[in-house]
Amino acid sequence: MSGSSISPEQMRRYLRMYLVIGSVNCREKPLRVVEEALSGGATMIQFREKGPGALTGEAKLALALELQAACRRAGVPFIVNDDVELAARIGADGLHVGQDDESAGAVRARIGNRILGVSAHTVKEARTALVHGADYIGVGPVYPTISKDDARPVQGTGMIQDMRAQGIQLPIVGIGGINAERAAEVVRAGADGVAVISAVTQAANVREAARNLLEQVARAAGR
Ligand SMILES: Cc1ncc(COP(=O)(O)OP(=O)(O)O)c(N)n1
Ligand SMILES: Cc1nc(C(=O)O)sc1CCOP(=O)(O)O
Ligand SMILES: [Mg+2]
Repeated sequence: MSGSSISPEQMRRYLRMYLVIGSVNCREKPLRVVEEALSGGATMIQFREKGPGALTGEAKLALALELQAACRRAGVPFIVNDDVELAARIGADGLHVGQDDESAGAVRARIGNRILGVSAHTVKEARTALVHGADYIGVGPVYPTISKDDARPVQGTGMIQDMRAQGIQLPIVGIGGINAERAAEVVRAGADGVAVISAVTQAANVREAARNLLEQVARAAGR
């Protein structure tokens, strides 16, 4: 099964500074956090509205629409986490699913040529994601995370290196406990970019945090 209409080169650019965000992660209004992150150079946004206190129903829909509109103004893709119905309803640019969510193959069939991201923790899962039409894989947790209660054991950067060494060419984004000090190590291991929640949403200066992460990624990638 093939991926979306987006080229792997474009996908790699979108993954450079990928903000994952939900209302429970924010110290201020999520719209303001997203707008600040976009102005700092965030290259893609994922709406991940889950965990204790997360919005549901109409409130979740309203927030998704608000954040999507900000992404459209900035020309940045807006990805929905887990919720295929929501993604379809609002015409999101794509969907991210994990190994415990609706299967990647079924999601690809439902979303057509929109972006499909899949979490992969092993080389085998990465190969399966490719077969099912993933445009990128999220690999983690690279470091300990405070943002996901059911995260798998910490992998370090070794899994990303293993995937590249074993011929996985899909665009890869590292996730889990990544901050500006660690971003370069993740990219040097073979990732195309970093996906973060707390390093941006909890920052005193959101715009500066996003800008710094992007700069570390670009520098490590030699751009
Ligand atoms: C970019 C990216 N990578 C991995 C994940 C984790 O997805 P999943 O394993 O399905 O866990 P939840 O985020 O749904 O709790 C992600 N969301 N984004
Ligand atoms: C959403 C998510 N997925 C992970 C995985 O390992 O698949 S770790 C994680 C949380 C990332 O948040 P932070 O940047 O605050 O650590
Ligand atoms: Mg999921």
